[in-house]
Order: sequence, then structure tokens, then C-alpha cells
Amino acid sequence: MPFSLHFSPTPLITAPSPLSKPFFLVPYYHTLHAPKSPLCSSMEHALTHQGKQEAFDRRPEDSQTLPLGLRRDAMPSHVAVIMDGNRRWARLRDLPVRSGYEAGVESLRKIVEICCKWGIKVLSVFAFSSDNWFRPKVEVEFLMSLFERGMQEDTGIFFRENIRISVIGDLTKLPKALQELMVNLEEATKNNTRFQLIVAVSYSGHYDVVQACQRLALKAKCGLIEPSDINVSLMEQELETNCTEFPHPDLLIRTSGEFRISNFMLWQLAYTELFFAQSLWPDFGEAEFLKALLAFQQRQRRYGV
Ligand SMILES: CC(C)=CCC/C(C)=C/CC/C(C)=C/COP(=O)(O)OP(=O)(O)O
Repeated sequence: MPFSLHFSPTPLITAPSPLSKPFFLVPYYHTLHAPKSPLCSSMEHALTHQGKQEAFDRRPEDSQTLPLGLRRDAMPSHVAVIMDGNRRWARLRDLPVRSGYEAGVESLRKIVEICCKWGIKVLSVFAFSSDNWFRPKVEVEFLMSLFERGMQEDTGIFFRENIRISVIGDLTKLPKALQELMVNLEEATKNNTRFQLIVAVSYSGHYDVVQACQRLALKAKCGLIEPSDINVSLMEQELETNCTEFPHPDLLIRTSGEFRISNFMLWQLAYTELFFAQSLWPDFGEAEFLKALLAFQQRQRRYGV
């Protein structure tokens, strides 16, 4: 299929629409969920940014090409990644911690590019957990600035490559400018269909389940539902992964040789296949991603049946 460019200036001039979440039900649901402002000028600037485009340049037939052995009909729709080992990568090289995170962003860019190329529909990445707020202040501030920089630099690519960006987590804790950037980016890319990148920031599985329960409790209090109506489907409508057509990751990859889920998407991972890679995240590239996908395609998923 020819590589198509879907960038359109429309989102820049269209009046923003309110989010679908019924914010009137959740008083503390913050200004993020109020109607959005038009895209900020820095984003307009970023839309013309060409710097990282080369990474995405490819032959038109690439979307048809899969590495040997990888089956298109068994490709996971949704891959989730715990991008672990950035600081260790830096320390091993006597580099400052921030270089590890910067290298982690480059690795993420590579994996997004591969997902687009190989036809994976959704990639969720654990970029900052609720517990990461307890890291040294300077490190937290650096990560916040990295998210801002990364998203600004890649905005043009998201449009050109028809990529939808969604952000999940308690965004109310983020710096205001970053909140605005993320919300605007989500809104502006919400109709992009080729691929969805879900960035979990200030997120934990516990947070997600608790906020979903709070929303259901409020609905019950307002008389919109009965407590006995609450079931798996209603819960899933309130989880933050309601932003995607594929809320349950088919495959979870954790890098750096740790065998933990670390409070990521606890509900959504119920039937997910797990793959633990030895590589530190900045070293995780195409070869290891392929290994994870090939392993996934060997698995027999029975869902308890
Ligand atoms: C724009 C955007 C979405 C950027 C993502 C940047 C990125 C790679 C974030 C990961 C942050 C993080 C807390 C990783 C955990 O590994 P660690 O660094 O704590 O590793 P360690 O286990 O070696 O200490």
C-alpha cells in the first residue's frame, strides 16, 4: 500500500471540542477535561519541524514487508512496553542519567517506526509511573522537559504519518505547559488512524482502577446507573484505555532483565502474553523486537478456556 501522508492543517484552525468524558460527573476532574484551547504556537512551529523526518522515510512498499518468519495474520494489535534500564545504560557508560533517558527516547522513536512499518496498531509505553514522582527532583524535572521536547519535536511526524497520540495517567500533576501540550496533541491527532501511541505518564494500574471506580460511584450517586449494573464492560468504559479500540495489550515487553509488571495496566494485562528482554531499553532495537514478536506468535492463547 502506498505510504500516505495525512497531514492536514485543519486541526490548527478547527474550534476545539470537549472531551467525551463526562467531566460534570467528576468535580475534581480538572481543567484538562474542559473544552480545549486551540493548538499552541509552539506546536504550529513543531508541525513544520523536519529534523526527525528522516527516521520515517521509507519505500512505499515497506508496509507490505515483514521480516522472514513474522506472520501478518498473527501480529499483535496492541503491544505494551515497560521501557526499563535507561539509567543503568547511562551509568554503564559513565554518562549522566539524562543521557540514558535521551537514548531511551531514540529507542522509542525506532520502535514506533517499526510498529508503523509492520502493521501493529497500538503501542503503549510506561513513560513515568505514579511512583516516579519520588525520584530526585532534578531527574523528574528533566523527564518532564524531555516529554515536552520529544512531543514538540515529533508533532510533525505524528501528522505526516497519521499517528494518533493518547496520554493516560493523572495529568493534573504535570507542569501546566506540558498538560496543555499533551491535551492539544491528543485532540489534534484524535482522528489519525494508522497507528496509536499511548503514553502513560503519572500512571499506575492502581490509579487507573481507582479513578474508574470513582467515576462509576459518581454515576451511581447521580442515579445514572445502579450499583448492580457495574460489570466488566462498564468498568472498561471508565478505564483510561477507553481511548483505544484495542484496550487489552496482546503482548507486554519489559526490558532490562526485570521480571515484574510494576503496576502497569493491571486490569488490561489480564490475558496479555509477557516477554522479558535482557537488553536495557536504549539498546532494545529491531532485532529484539522481532524476537519478542516471533515468541508471541508461537504462543497459544487460550483465555482460560
Ligand atoms: C517523549 C517520551 C514519551 C519519552 C519517554 C522517555 C523514556 C524512555 C522514559 C522512561 C522513564 C523511566 C522512568 C524508565 C524506567 O527505567 P529507568 O530509567 O528507571 O531505568 P533503571 O531501571 O536503569 O533505573
